[in-house]
Amino acid sequence: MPEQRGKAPAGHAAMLQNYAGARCRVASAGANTLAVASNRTFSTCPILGSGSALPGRERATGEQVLTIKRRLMLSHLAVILLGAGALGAYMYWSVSGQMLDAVGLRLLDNVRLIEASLDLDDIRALSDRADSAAGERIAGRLRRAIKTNPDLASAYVVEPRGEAVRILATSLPDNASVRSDFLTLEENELLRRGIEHAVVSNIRTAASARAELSALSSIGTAPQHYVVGVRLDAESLQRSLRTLRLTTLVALLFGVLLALVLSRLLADSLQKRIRLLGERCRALATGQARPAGQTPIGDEFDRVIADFDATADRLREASAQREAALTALTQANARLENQVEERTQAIEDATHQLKAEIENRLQVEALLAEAALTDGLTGLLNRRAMLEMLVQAVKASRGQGGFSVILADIDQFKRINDQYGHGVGDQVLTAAAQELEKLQGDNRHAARWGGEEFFVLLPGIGLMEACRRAEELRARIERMVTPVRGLRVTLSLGVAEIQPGEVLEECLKRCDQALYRAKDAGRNAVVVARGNVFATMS
Ligand SMILES: Nc1nc2c(ncn2[C@@H]2O[C@H](COP(=O)(O)OP(=O)(O)OP(=O)(O)O)[C@@H](O)[C@H]2O)c(=O)[nH]1
Repeated sequence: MPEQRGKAPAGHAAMLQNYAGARCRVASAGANTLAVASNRTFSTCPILGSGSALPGRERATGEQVLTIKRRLMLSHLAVILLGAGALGAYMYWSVSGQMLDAVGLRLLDNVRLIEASLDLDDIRALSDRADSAAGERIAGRLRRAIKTNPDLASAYVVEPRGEAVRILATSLPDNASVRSDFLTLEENELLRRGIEHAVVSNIRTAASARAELSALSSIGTAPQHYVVGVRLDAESLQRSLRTLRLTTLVALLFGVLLALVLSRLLADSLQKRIRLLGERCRALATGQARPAGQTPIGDEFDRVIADFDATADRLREASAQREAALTALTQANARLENQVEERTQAIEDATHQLKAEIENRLQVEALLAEAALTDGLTGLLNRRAMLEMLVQAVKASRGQGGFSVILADIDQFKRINDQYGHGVGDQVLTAAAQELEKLQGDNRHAARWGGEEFFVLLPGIGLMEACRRAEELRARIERMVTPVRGLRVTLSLGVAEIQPGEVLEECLKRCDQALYRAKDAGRNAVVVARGNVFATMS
């Protein structure tokens, strides 16, 4: 989420963190808020409630959990208090008004009943003649009325006279002690206005002022009329109001408590389902299996959880497919690497083998080339090789001096073959070649010319030195130890030096003639050709 982005744990966390296809993540947009956001990384679900920390996101704390619950309950409490307060106030004022109205009506009924029970003649007698017996009867009736109705505090009969009011009788035990201020200000005010029908003092003012409530009714007709009044016990009225308030308050408190319990249940249910969604977010983010659900209620939250589960299942499925594809790809890569390695090794082996074969072939070719220029029996150059060397020597002699040649032939070699066999003849040839090499110091300028004939090229060597070497060779062969006791081998040699401007064939021809002359001279001899002049050296 916006990230942080965590290294993906194995399994789904990794899958979600690395999952390129699932462009969905669960994110926290703030405290107590769940959100599903779009992004490549699926790193965090800020979940209400306890749980392990998620990568890249601070998880919701216990305080946040309480906060959402407390907020919910506080908001509910505020609504409940406002609603219940308004309802209670309405109920209180409505019921108390009705109660006060009923009290007023009852007071009016009482005053009317008392008025009906009084004898107007007794009242006149009392008023006009101060008839004490009439006064006692009136007072007695008033007291009985008070006695039968305990809510009534007192009753009285008065005679309004303009601004003044004469008190004729009361329900009090001792009428004589009635003082002039017996009447209340409100009663005096009502009397001043004139009492035509039964009236009651302002009941609400009396209730709020905790004053006595009075009801007055006219007796007789003007100009001489009287008024009977009753007073309701203020304490009784207050008691009724207190009872009403208490009842209202208890009902309110009960309602608030009930509402709080319901709010708590609602908050718990909501919190539980938010936690459930949070657990699903964590499970999805950490690659765990989906937690077990709970019995759905069927509200919007259930649909959100169901949608989330469906989305999470699709993500898990996509992730599993992707992991399977990755595994297959990894295995294919591994197989491919193995194949490449095997092919590379095979190519390297083939290359080594090819190199070895090339080297072997080069060696064979070198051997073949050498064999093509070498005599197989003696190891000396063969005639062809010597002829190529002679051509080069001739070219070289044109610029830098000449060369001399020796042609040597074993004497009576046929007889050796015939007498000792070709095997001995071959051994004699090999031994003579070795002597030739010893003389030369190498085998690069000595060749087997053919049969029992040998040829020696002496580059830069003059005729005299060539004669000396020919003589030395002849002496070596003469002294040579042969493979057969008593067998003596001798050599006849012709020596020539190439002349300036002379062609090779002419030089070789002169050397060959010198050899024939050595044979003719009795063999075991050296004949040198000085130009076309031949001389025997030994
Ligand atoms: N053992 C053996 N004999 C060879 C070889 N090449 C040639 N010969 C023999 O050498 C002999 C040469 O004989 P000739 O040409 O008559 O000459 P020669 O017997 O040496 O007589 P002169 O040259 O006159 O002294 C022949 O009998 C050939 O068969 C070889 O490689 N090995």
